[in-house]
Amino acid sequence: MALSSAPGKVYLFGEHAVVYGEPAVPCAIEQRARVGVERRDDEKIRVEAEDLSLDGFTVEYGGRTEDEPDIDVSESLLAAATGYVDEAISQVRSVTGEEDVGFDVTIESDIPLGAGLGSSAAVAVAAIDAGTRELGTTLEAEEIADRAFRTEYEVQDGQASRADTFCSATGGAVRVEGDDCRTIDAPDLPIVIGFDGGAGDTGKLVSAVRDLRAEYEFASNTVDSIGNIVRNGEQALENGDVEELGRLMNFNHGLLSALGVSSRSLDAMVWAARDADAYGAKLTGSGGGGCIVALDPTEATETALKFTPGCEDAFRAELADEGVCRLE
Ligand SMILES: Nc1ncnc2c1ncn2[C@@H]1O[C@H](COP(=O)(O)OP(=O)(O)O)[C@@H](O)[C@H]1O
Ligand SMILES: C[C@@](O)(CCOP(=O)(O)O)CC(=O)O
Ligand SMILES: [Mg+2]
Repeated sequence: MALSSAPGKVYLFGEHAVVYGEPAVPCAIEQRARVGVERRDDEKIRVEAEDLSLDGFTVEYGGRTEDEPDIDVSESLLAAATGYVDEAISQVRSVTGEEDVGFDVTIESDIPLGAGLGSSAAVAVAAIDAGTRELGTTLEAEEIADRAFRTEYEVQDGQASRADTFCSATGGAVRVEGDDCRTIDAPDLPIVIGFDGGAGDTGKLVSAVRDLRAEYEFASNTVDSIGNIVRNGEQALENGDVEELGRLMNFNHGLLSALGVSSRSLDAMVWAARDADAYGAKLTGSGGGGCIVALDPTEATETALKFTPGCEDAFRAELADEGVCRLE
């Protein structure tokens, strides 16, 4: 068996706009997904995913007979649950040329699903690394990132950036603009995360922004303005100016909110952080529900979030210097 882990991420700046070629700066965090992959004697795929919100499930499917997964949930829920793993396995088959190989896949994760912390990218990156290594092929981080990007691109109907998957594969803080992906220096940031216990549907939220942008010039201008915030943010990162980073994050949240991807609980957590004198706070990832990211070196934001109705969990996150890790 091969076992790999990969980190989740928060966006300091630039989600959604990055899908349209603007730059974005995500940072990997020490919340990880671990994926074990073992070759089978037949062509089937068996997935054991204890942390999936369906209360943990095991499902076996595939092979020449194209069996339907044997599980009692709706097709759409199942597709959402298994889409990223299925596509990651397709990538493993295609990169190794072993199109008929079957696998037992085991997934364990500290990253809440659909909450903006990049669980899909972490699962895809770790699955591709473990799957290819199980077949005797070791890929460079950039190639894993590329294959994991293709995974997200397929599952999200052709609407995905390289940001999450590159960040998860390489670790650290990264800058992504179109196909240009690079690691950048970042100071040790005092990251606090608030989680409302919910989730958003990445594909649907990305589509909603795409439609808004196509309909209204000012929505398209909003996306361009997010790009400008990111460029200012990069300068603030270079200068280690955490106060300026916070101000720009606040601005970025306002624009994401204008694009319709915030929610009542995300806004409540953002305001709790601001009232607690955080340097700044914004939603992270596709939005709709899930997590906010705030910068605060004191305990105040974490404490305030814990008392905020709508916030289910608040915790400090460390930057993850390492991306994909080979555990076995
Ligand atoms: N622990 C896990 N086990 C199995 N699949 C997972 C796990 N975590 C995430 N996934 C996959 O990723 C999807 C969530 O990805 P997405 O909607 O992009 O949200 P995010 O990336 O913000 O967490 C899940 O529906 C599932 O397909
Ligand atoms: C909205 C988007 O910019 C980020 C999505 O992040 P997450 O899957 O919600 O963690 C989409 C993308 O970049 O592919
Ligand atoms: Mg995702």
